[in-house]
Amino acid sequence: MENAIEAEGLRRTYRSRTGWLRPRTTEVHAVRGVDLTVGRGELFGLLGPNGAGKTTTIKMLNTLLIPSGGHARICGFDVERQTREVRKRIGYVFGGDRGLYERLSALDNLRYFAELYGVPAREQKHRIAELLELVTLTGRENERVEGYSRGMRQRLHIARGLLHAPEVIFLDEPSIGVDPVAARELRATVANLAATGTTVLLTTHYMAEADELCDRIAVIADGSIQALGTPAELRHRADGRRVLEIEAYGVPANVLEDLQKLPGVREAAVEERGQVQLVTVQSDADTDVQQDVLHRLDGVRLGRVTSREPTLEDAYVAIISAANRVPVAA
Ligand SMILES: Nc1ncnc2c1ncn2[C@@H]1O[C@H](COP(=O)(O)OP(=O)(O)OP(=O)(O)O)[C@@H](O)[C@H]1O
Repeated sequence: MENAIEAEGLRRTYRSRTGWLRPRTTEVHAVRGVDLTVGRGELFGLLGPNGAGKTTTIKMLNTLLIPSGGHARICGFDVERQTREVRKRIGYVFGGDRGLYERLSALDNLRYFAELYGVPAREQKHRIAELLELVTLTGRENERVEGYSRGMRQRLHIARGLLHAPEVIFLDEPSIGVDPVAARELRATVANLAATGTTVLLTTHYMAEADELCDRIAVIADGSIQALGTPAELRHRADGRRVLEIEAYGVPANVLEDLQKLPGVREAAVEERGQVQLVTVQSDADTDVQQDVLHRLDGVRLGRVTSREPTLEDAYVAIISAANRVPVAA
């Protein structure tokens, strides 16, 4: 049986004209030759920082954007030449607020979209009930969407995307802007979905989310795949390292560069966590960099200092940094 998703050398360049007196054409190479194979029933994660090319990749796979080069097939059908066949087999859910009728109940929204997607009338009732169950909105279906929380809306979006029983569903940052408790419920929904045999391609910024859910993950940066494997395989990328974590307040911008130059230091990143900044320094496991790091942070107010084993998130930072990108905390 053919794979659910196949991409070979997929590319997309955006051209835009800027300037009025002297118009110039600028080119953005958003996706630069992506090769991917996703098996049927697999839950595959596409992970990367802002602007990495995740959404562009998804839009080419789901026929919304024409590739500038390369090929892609969904369940064996070419995304450019067999658009209708592809569209019958896919669902697309993107994060955010658009796409639902606020003043209608969840049930009426689903009835409306079922009609629109051509779900046969005799199947609609059963299908909608099944989907409400899957996204755990049974019992709340008669409430208007305007009263729904962000997490409930996202789950309803997923139900909407599944109405026509697609074989492959694309979830583009489903947990964006969703609070941690709702995000956990959302993850449970995605896991349930994969258990029903649907192939899921999920994009996310959140390493922990990808780690928990995905069978395999591709880390994408600057339009190319930088690493691909199971979460366990990716975690090995940070083997042989130690991580020093320091809570700080008001780290000057140039300190990060100094930290990166210290002997034994492999990566350094500063992440804003509300009031506090979290300085993360990855070093070779056999080099104790704590003294040097604290010395560089002299004069900065510090909180807790901890040394720990690397996590998948550290591996992700290492992969992105190796791609010569500014480390972005997932
Ligand atoms: N319509 C467009 N015209 C011009 N450039 C674009 C367009 N859409 C995206 N880009 C650029 O292409 C690159 C990849 O964007 P894309 O939205 O695919 O990234 P992403 O990984 O989904 O990012 P994010 O996580 O922020 O959604 C970025 O540099 C972006 O600015």
